[in-house]
Amino acid sequence: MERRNYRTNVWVDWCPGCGNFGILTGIYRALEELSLDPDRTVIVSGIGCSSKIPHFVYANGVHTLHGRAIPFATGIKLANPELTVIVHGGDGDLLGIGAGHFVALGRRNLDIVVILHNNGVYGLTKGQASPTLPLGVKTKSLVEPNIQNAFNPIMLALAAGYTFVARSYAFDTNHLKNIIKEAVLHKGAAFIDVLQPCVTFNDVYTADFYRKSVYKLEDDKAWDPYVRKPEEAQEKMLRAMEKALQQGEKIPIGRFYVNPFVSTFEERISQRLKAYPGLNPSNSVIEVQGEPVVNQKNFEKIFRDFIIETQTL
Ligand SMILES: Cc1ncc(C[n+]2csc(CCOP(=O)(O)OP(=O)(O)O)c2C)c(N)n1
Ligand code: SF4
Ligand SMILES: [Mg+2]
Repeated sequence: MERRNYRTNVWVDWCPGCGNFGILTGIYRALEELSLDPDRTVIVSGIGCSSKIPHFVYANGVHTLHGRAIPFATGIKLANPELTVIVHGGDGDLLGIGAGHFVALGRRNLDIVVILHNNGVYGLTKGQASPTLPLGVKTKSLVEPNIQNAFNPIMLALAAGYTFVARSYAFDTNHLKNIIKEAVLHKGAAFIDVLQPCVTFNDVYTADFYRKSVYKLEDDKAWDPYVRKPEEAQEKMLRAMEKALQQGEKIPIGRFYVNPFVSTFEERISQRLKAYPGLNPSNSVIEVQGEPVVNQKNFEKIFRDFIIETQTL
């Protein structure tokens, strides 16, 4: 298989030592080993330090609006289901302003990968507390300890309906690369919570802290996150939630829950619109000589199942 190169010569302007470098390495290695076609791979991000990542990967990239990467990615995937779509965002971006979209993607189970750069702070805007920073924790740019509770991204992803839910650590690029590869191959909404040290603003959850606290779920031979028949989905979900509640001194990384039995959004749409995905919008003519056209034939084929005979009163 042809080995592809996703690396660029662009100056990567994160602070020296930032965990985002580990995540970038993980994504390079995963895409290279999967040998995905860069022309058919799309990296979508919101706004934040983490969201600069589309500029650094040699593939299609869209650097969108704060909190809105998932709606952009949803549109891209629905318009052309043949693309591999990967969303990157910070904890503020995906779980603060973008939390509603994060939940909606889980409910749809659209075949997209979401990679959370979880650093506990709003890095780009100088270190305010993010939704993953626990109550009472005082990082160096907070005047007082954090006044709000954190929420657990793994618990939220499980409750929302993501069918591949995992966590990794930015500086264990081998582990991260393997999880990203599996998430890309999974059919359905995949979520990876990546613990990411921010050397400039988070002096509590540092690389040193994670080196001591992180352990791998896969080291426990009895741990099996895969739903192997639909009847065991609930039991596996409960076990995943129990593991997700482990925080503080011992933080599990690895796969929490993988359920291949839930229909994807693309499959659900195909059931209603028989012509989809073959006649998806990306395969339709939209302009001729610079003029927009409504391709009546395609339009009718796509929507014929929705046409309702109306009666004139
Ligand atoms: C609508 C809107 N509100 C607020 C901002 C300001 N803003 C830019 S990035 C950001 C948060 C970044 O934090 P996070 O998403 O955790 O990313 P990080 O920088 O930590 O990677 C905020 C609040 C904005 N750009 N747009
Ligand atoms: S502010 Fe933090 S998250 Fe942003 S580039 Fe610097 S170390 Fe990384
Ligand atoms: Mg952040």
